[in-house]
Amino acid sequence: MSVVNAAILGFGTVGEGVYRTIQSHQEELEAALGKPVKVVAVLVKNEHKSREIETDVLVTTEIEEIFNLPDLHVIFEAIVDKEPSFTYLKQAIAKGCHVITANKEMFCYHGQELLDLAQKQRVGVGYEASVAGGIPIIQTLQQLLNINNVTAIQGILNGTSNFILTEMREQKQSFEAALALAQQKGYAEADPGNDIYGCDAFYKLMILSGLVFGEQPDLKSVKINGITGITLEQIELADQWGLRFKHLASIEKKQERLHASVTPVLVSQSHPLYHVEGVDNAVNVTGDLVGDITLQGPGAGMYPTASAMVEDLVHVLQKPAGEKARNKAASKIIKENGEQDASYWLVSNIKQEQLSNAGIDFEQLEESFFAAKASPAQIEQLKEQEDGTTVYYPIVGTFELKNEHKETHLIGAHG
Ligand SMILES: NC(=O)C1=CN([C@@H]2O[C@H](COP(=O)(O)OP(=O)(O)OC[C@H]3O[C@@H](n4cnc5c(N)ncnc54)[C@H](OP(=O)(O)O)[C@@H]3O)[C@@H](O)[C@H]2O)C=CC1
Ligand SMILES: N[C@@H](CC=O)C(=O)O
Repeated sequence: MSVVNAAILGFGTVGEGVYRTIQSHQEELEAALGKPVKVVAVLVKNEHKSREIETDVLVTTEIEEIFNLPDLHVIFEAIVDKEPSFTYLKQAIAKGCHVITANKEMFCYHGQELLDLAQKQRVGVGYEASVAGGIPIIQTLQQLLNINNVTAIQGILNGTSNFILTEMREQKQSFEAALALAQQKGYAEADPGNDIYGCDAFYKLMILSGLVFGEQPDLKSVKINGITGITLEQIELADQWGLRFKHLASIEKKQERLHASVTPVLVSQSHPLYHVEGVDNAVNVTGDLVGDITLQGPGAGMYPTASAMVEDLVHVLQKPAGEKARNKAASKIIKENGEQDASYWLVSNIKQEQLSNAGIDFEQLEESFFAAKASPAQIEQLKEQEDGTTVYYPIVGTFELKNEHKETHLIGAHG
C-alpha cells in the first residue's frame, strides 16, 4: 500500500479531533509510517449537520458504503453505545481492516472478542483512547506486563467528574453549571449520566482489568458510586480540613480474587491524587518489580483523545498482528494485607451516639460531619443500624484524628 486509507465512524468531539489531527500531523504520520494517511470516509448519524470535511471524503449514514470502498486499511471508531459499534468493528476486522476505538462501553463488554477475532485475521486493535483519554496507560501496561506482575491499579478515570469537582471547589460553581461547562468543552459523554453516576470510570477500570489480570470480575458485583451526592457544602468543609473529593476507581487481586470499586473518596494533601485537577486523570499502577508509578494527563477532550488514537494508528501498523493480546499470565499472587485495618472516613448525617456506641474513634468537624477512624467491619455495622441517609467517604493519604498521626493505606478496593 502506498497510502493508508482510513474511515472514521462518528464525527463528534473525538471523530472530528482524529480527522483534524490527521490533517495537521500529516508530515509526522508520513515520517512514522513511510506513507501518507488519507481519510476516505466518515460515518455519521445525522446527514443534515454541517461539518468541515473536504469534499472528496465520502460522508455517509450507511456503513455498507464504507465497507464497499476498495482498499480500506483502518477504521477509527468514535461513536456511542455498544451497538452498532461492536457489529461494525467485527465486520471491519472480518474484512481485514485494523480497528482503533475510543468506545469504552463497547470495549468493556466486547473487547476480548474483538482482540481474538483480530488475532485470527492478523490485524491490530488499538484501544488506548478508551481509557484515560490522552494518557498512554494501555501502552504503558503492555510494556510492563512482560515480566512484572501488576498487582493493583487505582486512579481517577473520568475527566468530567474530576472537572466538576474542581470547578465546584475552585469556582464555587453549582454541580449543574460545572456539568454544563464540561459538556460545552466536549469532555462529557453523549449521555452525561455515564460520567456522573460512575459508569464511564467502571467501563475503563474493567478494560484495564482485562488487560492486566486477563479477566474481569463479575461486572454486576462491582460497587459503582458516582459524584452526584457530593454537595458544595461537603466540598468546602473537606477543603477546610485539607481534604479533596476525588472519584476513585480501583482494582486489586488478593488471593486469586479481584476486588474492584468505583467511588468518591477524600484524599489528603500527601496523596498523589490530591493535585490532580480539572479534566486530568491519573492512574497509579503497582507492579512487583517496578513498585508504584503514576501517570497523569488530560483524561478527555478532542485533541488528547485524538492523540491516543493516532498514536494507536502507528502501533497497529508497525506491530505484527496478535502482539497485543492480553497478558493472561499476569498478576499471580498478591498477599492479603490489612483489609480489616482501621482507616479514616468522613461521615455525615449520623448521630454522635451511633459512632460512640460502635466503639469508633471520631472527631466532630461540624454539626453533622465527623471524621472517624473505623474498620470496614465497623462501617458495615453502622450501615446496618442507620436509616440509609448517612454518607461515608473514605479518606486516603495521611490524615490526623485528634493528636494521632497515621499513614492510611492507599485505598483498597473494598472502600
Ligand atoms: N469526548 C471525549 O473526550 C472522549 C470520548 N470517548 C468516546 O468516544 C466516543 C465518541 O465520543 P464523542 O466524540 O465525545 O461523542 P459525540 O456525541 O460528540 O459524537 C458522537 C458521534 O457519533 C455519531 N454517531 C452516534 N451514533 C451513531 C450511529 N449509530 N451511527 C453513526 N454515527 C453515530 C454522531 O453522529 P452525528 O454527528 O450525526 O450526531 C456523532 O458524530 C464515545 O464512545 C466516547 O465514550 C473516549 C475518550 C474521550
Ligand atoms: N466522558 C469521558 C471522556 C473520556 O473518556 C470523561 O469525562 O472522562
